[in-house]
Amino acid sequence: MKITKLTTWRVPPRWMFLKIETDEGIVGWGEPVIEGRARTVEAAVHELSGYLIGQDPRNINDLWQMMYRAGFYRGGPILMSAIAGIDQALWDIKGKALGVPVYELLGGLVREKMKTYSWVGGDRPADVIADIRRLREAGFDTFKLNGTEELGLLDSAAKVDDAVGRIAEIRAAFGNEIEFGIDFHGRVSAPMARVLLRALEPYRPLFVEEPVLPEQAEHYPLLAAQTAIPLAAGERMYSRYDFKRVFAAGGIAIIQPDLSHAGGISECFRIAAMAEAHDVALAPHCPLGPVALAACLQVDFVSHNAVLQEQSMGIHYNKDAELLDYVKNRDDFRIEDGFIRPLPKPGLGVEVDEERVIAASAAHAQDWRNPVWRHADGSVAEW
Ligand SMILES: O=C(O)[C@H](O)[C@@H](O)[C@@H](O)[C@H](O)CO
Ligand SMILES: [Mg+2]
Repeated sequence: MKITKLTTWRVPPRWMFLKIETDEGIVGWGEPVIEGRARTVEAAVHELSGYLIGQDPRNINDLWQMMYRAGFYRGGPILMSAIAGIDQALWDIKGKALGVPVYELLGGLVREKMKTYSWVGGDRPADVIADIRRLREAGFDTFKLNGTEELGLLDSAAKVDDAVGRIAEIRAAFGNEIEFGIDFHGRVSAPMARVLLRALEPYRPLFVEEPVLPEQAEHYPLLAAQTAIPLAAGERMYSRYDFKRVFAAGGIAIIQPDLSHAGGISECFRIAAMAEAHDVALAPHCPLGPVALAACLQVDFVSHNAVLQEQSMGIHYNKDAELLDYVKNRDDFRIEDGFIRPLPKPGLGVEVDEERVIAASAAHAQDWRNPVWRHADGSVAEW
């Protein structure tokens, strides 16, 4: 079998789909994208296609190593997202060629169903109580919300009280009937993380995510030493080589690699095993589309330490398109009581509605960009 063509489509809300065709008619789909830099990743995918055309798509390990090591400059969000989407499509092809889901190729199921969680509250956390109430009726009991809005390197007691008050309100309304993660989203400096973690301790959040920016990772063990709240990170880490330093330093209890940013199924499967060796839980990041989610689930169902799966149904980014809008086998993604079952179909288990993708891409005018926030003094704030 030989790879004959790579085609990409940027689509609303902020995703990109990759279709890899072969000379035997089997097609694989991937979702290579960095939110806000889709065109850059698209260029990287097509630069890499020169290594792939004419190659056997079933030689995933060799193609992965070639894509990674053929470039003298390697790693980082753009190249590893391009490799991720291509890797997903290669696994899709291999599974379809053999007539089995990818999880079978990775050794089979370790669980019958996978726990998922839902976002509440949006960019500027608001209306979280109403959102939680609504989603509880849909069967969810685990949620995630942003912890703060703009926050200065050093900020006021009022800002801290605002952040903590919102969490206190959740616990007051729902007690321990629900769980929730708090995403600091890189908005919180190391000094303010120390203040916030101490103030949040009594409310026992399930985890605090990106307690500081990934470039401040040396603070993870220091922050972990002062709190019992499990710390989570990983959406802005892109390979085993990024994660190995975090495992060695300690402090992170939950890793959140993104299957569309961290080298795909091949790399995240290896990262998951590294995490298990360090007694670290796996909770793949996935605020993206259905192909990315399907790739996450293939790794979740073969990883003993997988505990939670992010999915983007109703997420505040999904304007103009929802998680399953480009999917034909929507029922396979049904979430019952917050759990999702293994995707039964061969390959990644997602049947992409190609006509819908092409039409949406043709009409897709506006590239998504994250907002640029500023502090009251006019300086740039972390979003
Ligand atoms: O945890 C999450 O889902 C993420 O922090 C998410 O909010 C961001 O990754 C966003 O997609 C960046 O554009
Ligand atoms: Mg996050």
